[in-house]
Amino acid sequence: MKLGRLNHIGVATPSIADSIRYYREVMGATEITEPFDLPEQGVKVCFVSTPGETGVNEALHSALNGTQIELIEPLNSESPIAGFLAKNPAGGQHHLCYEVPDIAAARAWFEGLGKRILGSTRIGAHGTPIFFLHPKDMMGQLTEIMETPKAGH
Ligand SMILES: CC[C@@H](C(=O)O)C(=O)SCCNC(=O)CCNC(=O)[C@H](O)C(C)(C)COP(=O)(O)OP(=O)(O)OC[C@H]1O[C@@H](n2cnc3c(N)ncnc32)[C@H](O)[C@@H]1OP(=O)(O)O
Ligand SMILES: [Co+2]
Repeated sequence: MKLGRLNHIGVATPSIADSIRYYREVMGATEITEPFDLPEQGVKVCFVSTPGETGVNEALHSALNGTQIELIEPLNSESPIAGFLAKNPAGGQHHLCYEVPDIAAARAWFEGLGKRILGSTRIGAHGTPIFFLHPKDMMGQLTEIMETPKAGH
């Protein structure tokens, strides 16, 4: 498998409204989507864009361009992030999401390596298939794999 673009960093928060205020007022974010519920994933979600027009390091900028912060708030006590917030009540970095061109091939690759896949492949917040890998098999990082959105989406 070839590593794809870092699509987003998932950040768990007890209050998406407070986090939006933080990204606007402290971090100077200007592009933040409206939050919406994803009941199948047990979370409310919105995206903070990180436009990277620094001009400092073109290679790095190009690799990171458009990576977003995904703010996630639990919808209920059954949410997959409820346990994380119980341990980290202020919230914090929750997962990394990498793009791949072919989700089925990526899943087969990780299964072949004996990595634990958490549940089924399902449709994520970007409308493309995603799956999660157990943090204990991924150097301590909960890892989301997402199929790259097709052009025009
Ligand atoms: C917005 C939609 C979608 C998208 O399109 O982008 C999303 O991103 S949804 C995001 C939320 N969904 C998920 O996270 C689904 C996958 N997650 C899970 O299945 C569970 O959260 C989990 C990873 C299995 C953890 O379950 P939990 O019950 O909270 O904890 P455990 O106690 O079983 O954890 C075992 C072990 O792992 C450590 N852990 C837990 N979460 C993380 C984390 N985010 N990063 C790193 N490590 C984590 C936890 O501390 C335990 O370790 P020990 O205490 O050493 O046993
Ligand atoms: Co995510």
